Amino acid sequence: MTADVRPVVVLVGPPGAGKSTVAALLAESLGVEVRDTDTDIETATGTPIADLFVTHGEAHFRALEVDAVATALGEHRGVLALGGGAVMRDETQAALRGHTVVFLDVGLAEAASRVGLSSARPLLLGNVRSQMKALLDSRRPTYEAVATHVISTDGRTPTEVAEEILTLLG
Ligand SMILES: Nc1ncnc2c1ncn2[C@@H]1O[C@H](COP(=O)(O)OP(=O)(O)O)[C@@H](O)[C@H]1O
Ligand SMILES: O=C(O)C1=C[C@@H](OP(=O)(O)O)[C@@H](O)[C@H](O)C1
Ligand SMILES: [Mg+2]
Repeated sequence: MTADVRPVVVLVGPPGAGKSTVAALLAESLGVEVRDTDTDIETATGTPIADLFVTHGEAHFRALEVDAVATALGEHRGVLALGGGAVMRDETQAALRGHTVVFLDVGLAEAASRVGLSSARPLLLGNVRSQMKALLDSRRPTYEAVATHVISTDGRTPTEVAEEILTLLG
């Protein structure tokens, strides 16, 4: 019989929701490994995500991402953070079925102020606030559809968010 390998929990949500930060805190509390598909892609390609977008374009990044998510879902037993756009691929929506998926929700004002003017997120270059609004509006239904739980992160520290996830995991 093969062992059931799956993440304890998968974190989804928009850029600035705190997926990467909260995943690390949560993994530490649970005593499990943390994994982030953005880091997996950067390690595999040896290239920062912003550079991948510039050099090869978004479609190339999304193709790497769909594979990175499938691989991580199949072999990681700890906490898994996805990149904010990963859930928009049908294959990833299907792959997430049956997993414990937490949507870290965040309002426009806090999301924009958290990611600020960082150049690490190529989709938000230009007017961060208007790009973020368009992204939140278009993706929210998908985040809600794939999630088994939704947690609002507005006005909460990453530690408080991690504690709430610990509680819901039981
Ligand atoms: N709950 C929070 N409150 C305030 N700042 C936060 C919170 N969660 C994350 N941050 C900050 O927001 C930025 C983006 O966090 P990150 O974990 O990279 O988000 P994501 O992976 O969802 O894009 C980081 O600077 C992080 O320190
Ligand atoms: O929302 C997106 O499409 C993206 C979010 C980023 O990850 P975070 O959500 O962890 O910032 C990263 O995958 C890439 O810049 C694209
Ligand atoms: Mg992240």
